[in-house]
Amino acid sequence: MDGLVEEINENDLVVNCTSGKKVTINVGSAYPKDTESPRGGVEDMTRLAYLHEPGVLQNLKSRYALNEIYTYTGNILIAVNPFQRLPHLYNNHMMGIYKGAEFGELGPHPFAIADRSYRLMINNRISQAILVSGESGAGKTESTKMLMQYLAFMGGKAQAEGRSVQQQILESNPVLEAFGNAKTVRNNNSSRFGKFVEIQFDDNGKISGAAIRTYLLERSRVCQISDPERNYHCFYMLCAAPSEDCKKYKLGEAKTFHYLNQSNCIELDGLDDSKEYTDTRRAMSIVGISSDEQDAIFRVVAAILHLGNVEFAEGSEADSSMPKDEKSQFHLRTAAELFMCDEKGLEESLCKRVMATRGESITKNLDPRAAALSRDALSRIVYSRLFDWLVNKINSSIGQDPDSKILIGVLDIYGFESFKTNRLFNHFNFEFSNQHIFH
Ligand SMILES: Nc1ncnc2c1ncn2[C@@H]1O[C@H](COP(=O)(O)OP(=O)(O)OP(=O)(O)O)[C@@H](O)[C@H]1O
Repeated sequence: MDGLVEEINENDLVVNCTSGKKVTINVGSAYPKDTESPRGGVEDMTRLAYLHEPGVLQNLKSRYALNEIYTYTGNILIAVNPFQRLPHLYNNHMMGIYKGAEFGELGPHPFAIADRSYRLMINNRISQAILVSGESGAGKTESTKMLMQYLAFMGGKAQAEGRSVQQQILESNPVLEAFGNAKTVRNNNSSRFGKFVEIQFDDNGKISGAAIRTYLLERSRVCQISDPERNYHCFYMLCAAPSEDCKKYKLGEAKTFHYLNQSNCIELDGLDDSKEYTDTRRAMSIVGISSDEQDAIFRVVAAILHLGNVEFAEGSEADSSMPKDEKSQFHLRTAAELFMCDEKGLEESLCKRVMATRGESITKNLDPRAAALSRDALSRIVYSRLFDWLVNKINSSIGQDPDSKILIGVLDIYGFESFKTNRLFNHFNFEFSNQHIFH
């Protein structure tokens, strides 16, 4: 709350707020304001006369009101999510402007951070790391994409040199997003995994290889979602695939699957799942995933959906279980077909547990509840292995440069919301470049 102190009492201040309100506050909760700071805020917050929380927030707010979403604090870039497309900020013309400009000479921008990292790497021959952090929906992924876009612009090879590494890195995004992103309460396209992208350069500063490392995929989402969130995008896009594919995988509408219908949110405004399916397939081809491999990937996705629809009932023996009815039997059979495994073997792996003891193994029946838990555990593990496989495939297709000695790493990591005591900067995302952090 911005205002002018009108009266000072023992422990209280009477403040005339800019909003017109008059309030009495405790002296301890008042902070001084630099009356000479510009109305539209300052580009670099190290220039603020008073660097305290309300001052920082007030500065970011003033800039945001003018559509200035980026602000520096020294060489840290703070981005406030604009929640609207600002294409003029990220086009080729803008990249040209930031190319080689002194850091701080132009307005705060992710391109300036990427340019600085690139120059430090080239001039000092030292690898760089850029950390992008903030809470869910803050804009980390968008910022990471811009950093990549700029590094590709600086280190990209000519089109004539064939399918470029940079094109493959950028194209790998939709593939990773299809399998690792989901709608959450805060973000319709929330990355549910951490990502570290290493871009390797040759001695001429051209991109020569890349590697994507992912970690901590949220496995629980595969089997459990709460309203109004969604499961991973790939499940919905597959259910909205052209009819010949749906027939091949024996799929019906998304809402008929237990792993998807635990939430009422099936469709997303402005998102056409069937178009996403086609786009994802195209992106998969670009990153070198053959059509047979694509078919195998979606077979596994479909198998997980079928697996989720297998319900269990009491079996004939005590504390045992079996597929509940004809419908469950159908889904089990279809899952086995899609996994290309033996149906009986799959059923036993869900309804029984084998315990290995010294020298012998004991098979124990599972009751219906335990069988459902083992079904979900199988779905989670298969999905996370599928995701790891995809990342490996993308990496081997992009290729690493064994001779590269310099690289820029971009770490897209979810951050502050996990620290309950540190909610100050929750709505912002931070970026900084520091050659010593990770290398
Ligand atoms: N610079 C930007 N310009 C336009 N829109 C943006 C920008 N940054 C973020 N957004 C909007 O906010 C949404 C959420 O951003 P983003 O997916 O990057 O968040 P995130 O921090 O990566 O979240 P999560 O941790 O959940 O993955 C985007 O889908 C986009 O609509």
